[in-house]
Amino acid sequence: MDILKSRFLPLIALVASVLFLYFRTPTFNKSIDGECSLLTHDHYWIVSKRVVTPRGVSPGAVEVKSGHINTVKEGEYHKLLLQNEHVLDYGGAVVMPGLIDVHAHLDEPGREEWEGFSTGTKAAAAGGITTLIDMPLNSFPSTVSEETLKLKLEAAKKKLYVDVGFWGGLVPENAFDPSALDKLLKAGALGLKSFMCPSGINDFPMTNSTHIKEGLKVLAKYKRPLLVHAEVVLESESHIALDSDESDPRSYATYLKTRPPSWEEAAIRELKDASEETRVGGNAEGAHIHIVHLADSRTSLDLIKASKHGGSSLTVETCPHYLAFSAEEIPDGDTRFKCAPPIRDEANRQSLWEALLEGHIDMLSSDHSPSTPDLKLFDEGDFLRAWGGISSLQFVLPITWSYGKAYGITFNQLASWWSERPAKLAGQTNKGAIKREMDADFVVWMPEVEFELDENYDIYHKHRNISAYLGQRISGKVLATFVRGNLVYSEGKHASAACGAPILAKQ
Ligand SMILES: NC(=O)N[C@H]1NC(=O)NC1=O
Ligand SMILES: [Zn+2]
Ligand SMILES: [Zn+2]
Repeated sequence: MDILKSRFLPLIALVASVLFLYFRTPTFNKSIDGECSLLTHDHYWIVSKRVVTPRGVSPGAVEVKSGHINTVKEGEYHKLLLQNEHVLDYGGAVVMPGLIDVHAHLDEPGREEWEGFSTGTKAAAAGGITTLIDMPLNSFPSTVSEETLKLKLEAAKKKLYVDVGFWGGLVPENAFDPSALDKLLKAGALGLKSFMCPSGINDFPMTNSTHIKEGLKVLAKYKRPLLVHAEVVLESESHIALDSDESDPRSYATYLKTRPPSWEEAAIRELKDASEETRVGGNAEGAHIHIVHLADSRTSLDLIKASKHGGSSLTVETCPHYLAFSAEEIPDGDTRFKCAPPIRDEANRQSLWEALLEGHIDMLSSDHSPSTPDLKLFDEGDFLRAWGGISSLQFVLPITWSYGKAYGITFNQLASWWSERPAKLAGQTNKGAIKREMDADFVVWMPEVEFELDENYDIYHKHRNISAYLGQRISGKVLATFVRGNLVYSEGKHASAACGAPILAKQ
């Protein structure tokens, strides 16, 4: 008997370990079905030693059922591994709410050669972004009416790898036409966006304070925000550099002088007044104003603080490129770094970080604004004539982390800047945090893993060579991205069907 036992012991051990492994191996390793998700089931657990919930970071297990978060357990997650359930064990990787990028230009329909729903959302998925909100300009036509929003929806069909919402445009043509704005908002635009200076796109003209106040009145009824590109052209200040002999267009300093911080200040002053006036004018609360891509961390920021303090409903975002780069280090002729407002000096960059850490800057966004490489004029390197826009969608998480580490940023801060507050701005109450009943939107990533962003890296944006981060060594590798329970990206692979949903505002 003993002999028998000892003979079969290895076999028994083998069967036992196969059974054990069967129940504990992450399912994505064995069942890829090639549809909306790299998983074949919609009820499973995600476990990790670092799950980021509104309560903090701890070992935990998140139960996903039919696209929602059913349970969040902190602590004893490993016990779940022994149960007969589908478990994805991510070990020490960080599980965070998926990023929500409230500012991206996907340029479709009309400028698919710049970007597109498919390439843009694939890049988003590979970067841990689970929702993005598309800007109303750079596509053609611009999204400024119910009809043009419908064109967007039509163009997006079957091309979304993550969920995508849409901002409508506030332009002079619709600003005095409340019924047109009503229709655009009723059709589902999550809010409106306007420019206080030329946008660089002919069919998206700038608005003045009068247009903005008209827009705010309509938006207040819907409780949806106005997003504003806050720069006002002050001719007297911008000519200085161009008239002088030192106006070498290949020098970044030349470009910088053409868009001084006073442009941002002037715009923010006007917005502060517009907010105060529209509050008094019958709408007790007034519409919310969101300032996009703040670059100036000095007087402009003081004005924002004063406006918030005075009771205005106001938020502000900045972008990773303003936190990562400084004017002093931008090489001559390297127009990948051209954007508006411009990247300012090193001291300004540091005080942007301080403002973010102190809560005066509310959130982050990519302002992914690519063009075809020819418009970047790489041969001439002319900063004054090149397209202004940074291409970076896929890298915003590792970039924020890589540059933020020196400032001691936490995973909860990342979740607040990139998920929780953007969800609130876009009115997405079911997104932005790992909490029971929320959408199962997650990014799983390894902050400690470093990688070279070189020509071998899988970049999914349409034009990889215009990315401002190429050539950098950065840390924070995205392992997996889940959108409403679908594993849409895992270790270099995307789900083969694009099952992201268009997000339309509810009445
Ligand atoms: N039209 C457009 O996307 N412009 C953007 N590019 C940029 O650098 N700032 C912007 O507002
Ligand atoms: Zn802008
Ligand atoms: Zn933009």
